[in-house]
Amino acid sequence: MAAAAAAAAKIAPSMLSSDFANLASEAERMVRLGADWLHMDVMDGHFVPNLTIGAPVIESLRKHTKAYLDCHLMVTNPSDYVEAFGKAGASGFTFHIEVTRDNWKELIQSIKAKGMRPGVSLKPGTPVEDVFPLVEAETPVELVLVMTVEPGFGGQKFMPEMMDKVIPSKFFWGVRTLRKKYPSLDIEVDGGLGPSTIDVAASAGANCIVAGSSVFGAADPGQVISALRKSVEASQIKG
Ligand SMILES: O=C(CO)[C@H](O)[C@H](O)COP(=O)(O)O
Ligand SMILES: [Fe+2]
Repeated sequence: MAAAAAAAAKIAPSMLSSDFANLASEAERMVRLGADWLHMDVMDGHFVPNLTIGAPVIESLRKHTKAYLDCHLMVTNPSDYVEAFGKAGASGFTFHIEVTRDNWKELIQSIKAKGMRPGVSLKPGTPVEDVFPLVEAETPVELVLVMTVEPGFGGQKFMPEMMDKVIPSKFFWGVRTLRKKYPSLDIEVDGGLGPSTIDVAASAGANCIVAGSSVFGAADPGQVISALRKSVEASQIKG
């Protein structure tokens, strides 16, 4: 049997670290410097203790860019956002499993019906096996986002233990197990990624890399984007 194709590297600068007052030009700059996706952090001040952007901002940005808008919804009621995000021009719609235990099937279907790519995200304390049914569903998620910090803020420290989810006194399967189980799935890591942490995530099998402060805070953001991509591609060659 032929081996499944590796999931392509996608480098997604988190616009949370950009200058929100100049979002369109920041987006254009990231795409010009080699970004594949733009990661949009949507926080409702309830699921996480921070408030960021909503569909009106996605709609405004969409008028200025054709880029893939990878929306990460850190909100308590993601179903309430599907229609507006679809209309606004979001490309990916990633919700959290912690708040969708009872309605993920309908949610995935509604995301697809609005022309977006469904994804599911997990907080650090959530076992990775909780999302296996969503990846194996008749209408599956197409991306799993493993948080490598507690959601809510940029600029936090990467948690390498999320590769195997070894948390004091608990062991859950992490990124490495997901990759072994699903060779061509888009596996995204988010939080604290940059040149000094990427090799750990890439060698565990992550192919979609969100990076906010390491990209926007760099003297040469293009070089950081390219270093992240090289690490993912090198890990895939090594296997
Ligand atoms: O979802 C997020 C926070 O909840 C952000 O996407 C994430 O933190 C990216 O920022 P940084 O690379 O600075 O950690
Ligand atoms: Fe995010």
